Amino acid sequence: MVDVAKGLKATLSSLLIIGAIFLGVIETQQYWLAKISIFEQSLYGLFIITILFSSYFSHSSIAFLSAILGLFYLTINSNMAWSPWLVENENWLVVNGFLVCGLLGLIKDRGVLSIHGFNQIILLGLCGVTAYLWLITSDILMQYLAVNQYPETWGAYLPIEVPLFSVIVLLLWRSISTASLSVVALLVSALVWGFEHYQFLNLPWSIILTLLVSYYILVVVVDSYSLAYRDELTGLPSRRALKKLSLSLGNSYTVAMVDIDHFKSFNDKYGHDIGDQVLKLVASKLTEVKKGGKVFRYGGEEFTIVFPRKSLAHSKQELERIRKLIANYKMVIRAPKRQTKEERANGKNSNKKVSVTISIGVAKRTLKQDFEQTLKVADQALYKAKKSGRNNVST
Ligand SMILES: Nc1nc2c(ncn2[C@@H]2O[C@H](COP(=O)(O)OP(=O)(O)OP(=O)(O)O)[C@@H](O)[C@H]2O)c(=O)[nH]1
Repeated sequence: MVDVAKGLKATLSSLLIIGAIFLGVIETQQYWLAKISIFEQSLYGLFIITILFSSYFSHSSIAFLSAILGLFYLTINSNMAWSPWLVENENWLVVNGFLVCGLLGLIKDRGVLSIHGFNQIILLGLCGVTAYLWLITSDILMQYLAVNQYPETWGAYLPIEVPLFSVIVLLLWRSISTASLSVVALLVSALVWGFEHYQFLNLPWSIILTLLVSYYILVVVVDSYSLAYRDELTGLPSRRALKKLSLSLGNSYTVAMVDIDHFKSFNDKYGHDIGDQVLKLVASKLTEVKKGGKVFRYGGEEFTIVFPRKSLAHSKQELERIRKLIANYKMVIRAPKRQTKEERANGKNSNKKVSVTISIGVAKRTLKQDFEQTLKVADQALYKAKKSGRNNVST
């Protein structure tokens, strides 16, 4: 579970950016309408690229949604066998769109060309059946409300607004709790689908879909970049990101290697899951480093902090502050959700407060040293810090 603040930030910032883009296009629509043929000609190609690209990067929800929207665009532009049926059953199409977004927001991305992908296609087909059954049910409910003299508006909101509202709430919750850009993309798609139904957007489908599909490509790129350069557990930039930064550093910087003390015993005593929680908390405390320090998860229970253009004395002073901050920090560890009766009885897995200390080795780059060599010197300093009793900063 990602922390709520992070999820809220990812959701709100994406909604604001995509909302601003749509508003900008609506305000300048005369310009875009004059170029509509470009959108119409390139959209099918864009759909194919998005489907292949998102499948390749295992974003099956984006791939399926693009395929469905592509099929929808094909249907409204050519005379397919089912086109007249869709025109007559617009409500089914609208509700089905919401349900598809909701379903894709609930299931995990597990590949397109796999047994999971096949199962997902079946579930997506079931959305159509569910939409059909819902419209029949809402008809019956509307008649019941009318006969029992309930206000007319109650029934009027049943077919479209109830599924729309439910799916938006579900996707909002999912995007905040997972901070996943793919889920935010599904939320945006459901909103756009709803806005278009109420004719708020007032744009042709070719422009709306070009914007949506381009946004999907951006989501896949950003998500894949973040997978490659972010450590999944702590959310910190990974060792690969450190390597990338090392190429752009100038000649003056200091590097610190940070290691949690006696972490093996900690894991042995409290278990690996609690060890993971502690790693996350230590990582979040390390990000409070000032003086321009950039924090990375180096691997295991080791972290690296790089201070570009900082002297050894300045960096050491800041590292000393961080070391004390962590040593004095009482971490509240959540109990696992599933506990055995026995564990509950003896309080073994209940919420508890723990604390850990860190040892730090720091080195300043000297003339003729490259990044790897400076890192090695910092590692030797870390060894010294461990040897001299841990919970200290050594050079
Ligand atoms: N929970 C958890 N443990 C990890 C992770 N990565 C590494 N570890 C554990 O970190 C421990 C590191 O142990 P050691 O290298 O022996 O060092 P230490 O016990 O911290 O002792 P000193 O470094 O000498 O103070 C091992 O038990 C690893 O299993 C992780 O992602 N999660």
